Amino acid sequence: MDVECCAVDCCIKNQNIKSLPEILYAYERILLIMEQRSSTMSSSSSSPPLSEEEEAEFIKVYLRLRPKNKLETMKRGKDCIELHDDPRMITCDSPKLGEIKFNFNHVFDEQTTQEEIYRECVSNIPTKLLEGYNSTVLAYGQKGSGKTHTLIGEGLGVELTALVSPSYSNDDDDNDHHESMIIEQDPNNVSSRLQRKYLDPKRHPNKTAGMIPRVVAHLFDLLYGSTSNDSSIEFSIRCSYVEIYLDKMTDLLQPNRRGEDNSGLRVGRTSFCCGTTNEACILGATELCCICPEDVYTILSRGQALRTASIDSSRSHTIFTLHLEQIDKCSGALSRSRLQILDIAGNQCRPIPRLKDNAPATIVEKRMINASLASFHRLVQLTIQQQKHKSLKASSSEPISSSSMSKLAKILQPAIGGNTHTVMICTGSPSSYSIDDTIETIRFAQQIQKVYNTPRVAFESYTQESYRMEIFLAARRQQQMTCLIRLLAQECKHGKKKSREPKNPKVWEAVLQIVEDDTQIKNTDDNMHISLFEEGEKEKEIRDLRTKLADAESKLQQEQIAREKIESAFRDTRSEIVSLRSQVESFTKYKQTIDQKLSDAKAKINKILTQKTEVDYLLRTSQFRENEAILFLRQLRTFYFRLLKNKAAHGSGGTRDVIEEAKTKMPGVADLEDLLDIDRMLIKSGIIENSEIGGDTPISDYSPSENALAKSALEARKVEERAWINSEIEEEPQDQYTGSGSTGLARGQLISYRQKRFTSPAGVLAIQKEKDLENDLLQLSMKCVGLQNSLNAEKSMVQALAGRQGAMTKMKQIQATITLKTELERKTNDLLAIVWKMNELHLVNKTIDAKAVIREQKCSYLSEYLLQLQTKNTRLVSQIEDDKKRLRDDNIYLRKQLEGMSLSLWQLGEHLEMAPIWRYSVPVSFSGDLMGFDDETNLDRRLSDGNLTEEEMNGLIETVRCSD
Ligand SMILES: Nc1ncnc2c1ncn2[C@@H]1O[C@H](COP(=O)(O)OP(=O)(O)OP(=O)(O)O)[C@@H](O)[C@H]1O
Repeated sequence: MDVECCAVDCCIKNQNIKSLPEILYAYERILLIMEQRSSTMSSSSSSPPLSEEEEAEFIKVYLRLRPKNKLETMKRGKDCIELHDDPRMITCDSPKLGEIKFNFNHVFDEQTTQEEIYRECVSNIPTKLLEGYNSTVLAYGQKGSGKTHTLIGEGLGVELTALVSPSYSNDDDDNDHHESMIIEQDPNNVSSRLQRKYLDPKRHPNKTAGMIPRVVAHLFDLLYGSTSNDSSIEFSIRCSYVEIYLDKMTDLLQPNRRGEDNSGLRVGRTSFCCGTTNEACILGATELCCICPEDVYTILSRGQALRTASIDSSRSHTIFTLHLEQIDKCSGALSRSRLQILDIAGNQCRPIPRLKDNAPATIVEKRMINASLASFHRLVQLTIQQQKHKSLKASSSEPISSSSMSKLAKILQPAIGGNTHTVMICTGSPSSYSIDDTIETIRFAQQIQKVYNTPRVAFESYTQESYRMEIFLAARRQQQMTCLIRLLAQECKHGKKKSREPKNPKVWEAVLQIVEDDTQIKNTDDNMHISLFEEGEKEKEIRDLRTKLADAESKLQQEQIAREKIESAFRDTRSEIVSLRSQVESFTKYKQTIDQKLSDAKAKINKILTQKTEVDYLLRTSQFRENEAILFLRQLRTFYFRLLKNKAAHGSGGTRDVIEEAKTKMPGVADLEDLLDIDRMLIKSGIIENSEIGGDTPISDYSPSENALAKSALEARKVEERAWINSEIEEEPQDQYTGSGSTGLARGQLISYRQKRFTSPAGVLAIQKEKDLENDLLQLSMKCVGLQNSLNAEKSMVQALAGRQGAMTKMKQIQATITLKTELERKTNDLLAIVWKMNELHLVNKTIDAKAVIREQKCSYLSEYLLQLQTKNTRLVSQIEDDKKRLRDDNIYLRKQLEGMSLSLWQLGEHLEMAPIWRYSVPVSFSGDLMGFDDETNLDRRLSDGNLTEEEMNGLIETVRCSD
């Protein structure tokens, strides 16, 4: 800082500068070199070098162990990773390498939840994004170790949507509808309203949701929270989702362009922005605007559905990018930040199961994945080397060339040793079955831990005034710095010449290096030449600078106009989306109401139809009865006239006489006067015609009484009056009951006409009811037709709207199908494994059977042999017994003989059984001299002759005893 103060003091005059970035670069170099030197001198090599404005930080690396999968459980793999009390340490027990200890920022065991992982590793990222820092999250590990599970989680779609409970949930449909209406009218209200929704603690997050849905939900929480407090901030979020497959990039949000060789995507550089160097980014990717977390989930599920994956492994890298743009409406300051989340396909060390149709492709895929991972590893190595060189002030660190890099490595450049806040979550299995892969992952994690980044506020631009001010300040600073450098360089040269020791060696060394660099720049590129000592160039440089400033201003203006246009278009689109959503909701509700009304009307129609059927039935019954009554009346009339005829034929008087007679003979009978009027009555009621009367009344004196005529006329008048009052019946023929000719109506018409004229209360009621019912029916039919028409119109409208959502439903279905397919494939694999195991067991069984047979054969052979041995043994035993017996007998015999021979000859007489002859035949053989005998032949002869003397005998006995 002394250097800077000195620079401020001796500033202004010398303005020999080329451009703003150059002077800033030089300034940074001085500071960095000084700091590096001081840090190496204080031998703190374990921590990254720090500058005053920014803090360097090592890449954060976490390890997550997943539960053992089916295969590992089946293979009985034991746990090879031991966790310690210190959550940063683990010990790996590898069969090949023995026990090794490793360090991480944190290690998570198999039971750790997504929530805990998020809290520890990712939860600070939304705040960083709001502050303007770029961030990167990497998931790295062997295939099937849980990268996708960690980043996205299980069950995209429904569950994810439940994460923060969107504004379109069922429980408060009405409120949401109102809200979306309000959004259009008062945007400021939206923030607080949505904030209330997203921050509501009662809404439980989906437990299996991964890091991306969580970070998105959290970011929206913060955005709606902060924008509601500070209404001058406006924000916009754009998301893209890209896949790298066979080192080619594919836009997962443009399914139509999948598989095209030239999909228009490439890795490029961001346009120039204040505060940061140009960074690698993906150009040409579709970026969709998102106004709520659900929009992002839709993008994720759409992308996941299109991602290239095999049965057991996703065979591509995916890059989910979220761009956040915040603008302060008051100051016009614009801040841009970016979050990249990469799911890096696992190392393909293990053989990939070969499928008939894709066998050749898998080998290429495997090679490409491994090559891109190798390139990524190389990038990390080079960055570590470079950073080591920097800290050791070695000037010959090789710049990293991106030409030979894979696309993955190029995209990751800003995250590895760049200006991004980077987090890497390594995934692995604790099982001994996968320990080699896990150790490989861990080793790489140990490497990447050595890389440090220098996060900076990524993009920031200003209003025209602030931009001008910034440029002015930068120019002043540039002048100061140039002046400083120049002075210092002169001092240095002077000091060197005079062999004087510099005052502050660090400053001098740094300055010398800058001078050296500047000289190099001068040699290589004339345009880049910065003349430190040419005063005459000053004016020209200032002019150039001013022209550049003017250019920059005009460009800025153009860009601002373009930006305003885009923003207004964006606002329009946003409000259009909101209004479309509200329309869809209101249409859905309207349709529901119409459906309800229609079903009510249908129920009413059904009821009326039932009533009509009943009335029809009653009508038919009454018609039938009426017909019966007519028949009966006609018969009665015939009978009555026959009776009159008979009476007349018997000369018993006219009709009146008959009636009188009946009165006298049958007391209590009703007044029969009216019978005389029967024809008139029948004509009046339309049962007979005038023409029919003539034939039936041959009696001349038959004529109705005056009384009956008067009564009948009165009755007719009453009927007429009633009919007139009801005024429901049309004009009838004049001569209906006057008998002046035929009515001219058909029989059926007659009956209906009679019904209309029917004077009984039931008839009138029935007619009235029928009329009412018909009216009701007509009205309801009209209503039905109207409703049906409006329903058709609504249906067509809803179909048009549903068309838009159709694609989404399809995507969901595809997603579900893919999930099911994956499940099926996994199950098939399990089944195959079981079948293999069974085959193995079958083989083992067979071998055991064969061995058992051989063993049985051996057993039978041995038992036979044993039997033989036993027989032999028995034989031998019996033989031994026999021999023993024989020997015993021999022994007894010999003893007896011996005893016999040991007796004195004189005792032989007492023991008769011991005859002298027997005594001589003892087979005695001995060597040596016989006591008292010359030779053996002589002895034998004399013994057989019995010529031995007593002496000789005793000598012989003595000899035998001795030999015994
Ligand atoms: N922590 C965990 N808890 C429970 N299940 C897990 C966990 N991690 C992974 N899984 C399960 O393991 C299986 C494989 O996980 P996932 O697909 O996320 O692996 P991956 O590393 O993305 O694989 P690939 O690189 O081959 O795509 C999935 O069925 C997932 O549900």
